[in-house]
Amino acid sequence: MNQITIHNLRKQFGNQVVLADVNMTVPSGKIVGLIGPSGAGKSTLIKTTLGMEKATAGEALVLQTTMPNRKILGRIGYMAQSDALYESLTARENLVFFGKMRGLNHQTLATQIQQAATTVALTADLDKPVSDFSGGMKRRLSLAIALLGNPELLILDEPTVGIDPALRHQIWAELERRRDQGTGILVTTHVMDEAELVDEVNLLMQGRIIATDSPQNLKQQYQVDSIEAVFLAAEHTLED
Ligand SMILES: Nc1ncnc2c1ncn2[C@@H]1O[C@H](COP(=O)(O)OP(=O)(O)OP(=O)(O)O)[C@@H](O)[C@H]1O
Repeated sequence: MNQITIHNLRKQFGNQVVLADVNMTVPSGKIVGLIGPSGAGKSTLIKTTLGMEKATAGEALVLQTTMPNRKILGRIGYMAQSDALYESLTARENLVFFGKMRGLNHQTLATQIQQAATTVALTADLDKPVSDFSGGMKRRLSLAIALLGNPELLILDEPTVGIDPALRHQIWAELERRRDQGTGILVTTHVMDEAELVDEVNLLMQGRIIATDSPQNLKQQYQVDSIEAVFLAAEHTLED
């Protein structure tokens, strides 16, 4: 079953066509990577899919429901590119606030806050105000918030920016665990070795998804040995 289905999605800002005609799916039980050069429209694609930006044409279905739909937003874990946190509250207070918005009861929330904090290595910092956090700590807290309630769909925009390799490894292990339990995961990344870890890569360039396949098949198709090289080869092909 597809957790996200995008049909012929187009998005213009004035005369600037950011998404020309995008078709993409995110099945349940798969980690789908969205990669593309800076400014390619990755964040715009996510925001338009969620209904935070109005599509110029086309449609997006999230959990089999045409977007925008406010109720659906409560059922997904979304981590935006810029952190939307309450700076004057502690990390724990932020987690409680967003967890309650997702309808979690007191007991479930307490357990899940511990679990999410462990995943992102913030247990010792839970009672510090977010205003004292580094950029990387804020990213980790935003990810912990997205994980609350075990949502059936995770949409993560650059989740591991500013996070060191050991912790990145731990976070990917958690994403894989959730994938194996059936969660659909859409993740954008600039980190090319992370793109090797996804089940399916979508290459977004010049407003279109120009390739969709497993990292292994893409490498074979472009006859290169890394996703970074696929990316460069695809860019080169488009320039020709
Ligand atoms: N609200 C907006 N109004 C006007 N233009 C916008 C708006 N949001 C995005 N854009 C433009 O759309 C293009 C795509 O931006 P977007 O942030 O989606 O790219 P991205 O692929 O996520 O980039 P990055 O990897 O650098 O985060 C850019 O040229 C940007 O200036």
